[in-house]
Amino acid sequence: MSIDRPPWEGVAPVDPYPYEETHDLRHGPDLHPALLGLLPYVGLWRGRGRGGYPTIDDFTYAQEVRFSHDGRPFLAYESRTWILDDEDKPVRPAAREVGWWRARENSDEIEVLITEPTGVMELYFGTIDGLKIEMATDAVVRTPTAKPVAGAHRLYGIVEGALAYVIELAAMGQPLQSHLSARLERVGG
Ligand code: HEM
Repeated sequence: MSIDRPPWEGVAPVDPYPYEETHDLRHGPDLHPALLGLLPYVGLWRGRGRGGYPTIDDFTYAQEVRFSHDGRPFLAYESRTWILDDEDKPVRPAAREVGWWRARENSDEIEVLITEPTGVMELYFGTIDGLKIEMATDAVVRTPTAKPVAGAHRLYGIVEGALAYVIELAAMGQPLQSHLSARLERVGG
């Protein structure tokens, strides 16, 4: 394989990506009908959470989550977190993840793919039940240097207009148990 003389050499420059993506349902493409059950999640969210695990100290974190769409039957998902001190000041960046939430028309089933920079990739299957989404890992794939994550379970809900969730984790040889819980307010979309 070689990249010295690519076959596209000499061709005119390409225009910027021509399709719109949005987390604001008032703008951009229509939401795909398959995503109706996920409609309440589309937006930009920010809030606070608490975390812990038997192998680590408890911590408080802040988080921004964005669920956006481009008219196709999946949501793009991005999350960035940062650790907070007792006075709510940022201490350091913490976990990030990106992924895809896939849904089908006339089905309450959801398929979610999430990738983390810690070398972990999670594949979830779950169900949408009104404003609640519950999912469990069907597979976890790890790089050779990733921590031993065996599985996870996530419960998301829209509660009084806020996005709340609980994440349970089986890792470090420990059984499935709580790692995170948070409540995020809508700040956009
Ligand atoms: C909101 C997202 C998350 C936050 C804020 C968070 C935060 C933390 C913090 C502060 C630690 C302590 C050690 C360190 O700082 O690295 C930690 C450890 C860990 N987290 Fe998370 N985490 C998040 C999501 C996840 C997810 C989704 C997974 C699994 C896929 C995960 C798996 C782990 C593991 C395996 C450890 C190592 C525990 C140990 O070394 O004993 N975390 N996390």
